[in-house]
Amino acid sequence: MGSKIVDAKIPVVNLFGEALKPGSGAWAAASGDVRRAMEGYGCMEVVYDKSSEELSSSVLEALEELFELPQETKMKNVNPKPAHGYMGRLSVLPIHEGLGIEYATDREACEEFTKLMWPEGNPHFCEVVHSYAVMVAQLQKLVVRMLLESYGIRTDKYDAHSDSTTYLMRLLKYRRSKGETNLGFKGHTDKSFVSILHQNQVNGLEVRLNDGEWVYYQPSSSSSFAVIAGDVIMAWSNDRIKSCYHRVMVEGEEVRYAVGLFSFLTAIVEAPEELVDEDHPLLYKPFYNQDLLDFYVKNNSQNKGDTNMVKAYCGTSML
Ligand SMILES: O=C(O)CCC(=O)C(=O)O
Ligand SMILES: [Fe+2]
Repeated sequence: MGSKIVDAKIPVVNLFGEALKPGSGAWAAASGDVRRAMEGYGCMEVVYDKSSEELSSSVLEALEELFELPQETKMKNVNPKPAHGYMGRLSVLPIHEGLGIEYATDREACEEFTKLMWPEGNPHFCEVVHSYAVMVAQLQKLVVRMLLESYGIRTDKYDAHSDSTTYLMRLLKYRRSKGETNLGFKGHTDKSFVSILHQNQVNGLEVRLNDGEWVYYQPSSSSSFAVIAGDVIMAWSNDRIKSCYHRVMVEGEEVRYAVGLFSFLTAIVEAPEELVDEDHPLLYKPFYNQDLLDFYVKNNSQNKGDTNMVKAYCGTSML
């Protein structure tokens, strides 16, 4: 099986078969691959369990149905948190449209969202988005567990981490007409712990590597997911993993659909003691993920990503 660094430079990690069995050699090897990819690139392509393929394509079909709804209906998706509710073709993001389901791994949250969009009901949509959120949340937990193990962090910390994780699902569409800008989403880092993206056949996601070079994300299969480090994992890992600066550029006129699952932490975020020592002094004061979002809204709402918000918010050099 093994994992490889493709020409495109974003590492590909295979997480299926033996690699999913804790304690196996394949699991230990995959854990090392996950850590190396996240430390070296801040992102990776994961080819996840093949059984996810059908669900991953059903969710993209469900998106098509959702975006066909009238704009007045989509605008009912209101959430005061930044980029959590409907965003429709804003002047700063003219080809982008997005909706959000906060706490999407809870069935009730998906039911509420579905009812808002289809008061007459749409059980198929609800089932597909909820099952997709649960599946990708499992992938997120797997990645975190592998990272903890690879860092030699006490395994009892995994449950606490997992219990304090919440998920925001964002349903995204990029529709570009001839002559329109090809900038789908300007460069930014996510304010999440990690974000996991899945898309249709239209590429567009680009990530900036540590050396400043932009690399195009080209998923190698329909069960591929882009795993992106957010600002919160950067602080939590005491800078071992840097948040991934990324953007979306859409070249043609074919519609791009993507779905993102963003994880956030409710417990206080602080580097585990295993990641702090003389060579790695503590770089961030403990903070709450929600307070980072509030700080970001107050300080940078129109200029997402141009400064490193987490360093500005709680970097220890600010003490
Ligand atoms: O459309 C994508 O693939 C990425 C979108 C994104 O970066 C975001 O919503 O934060
Ligand atoms: Fe993003």
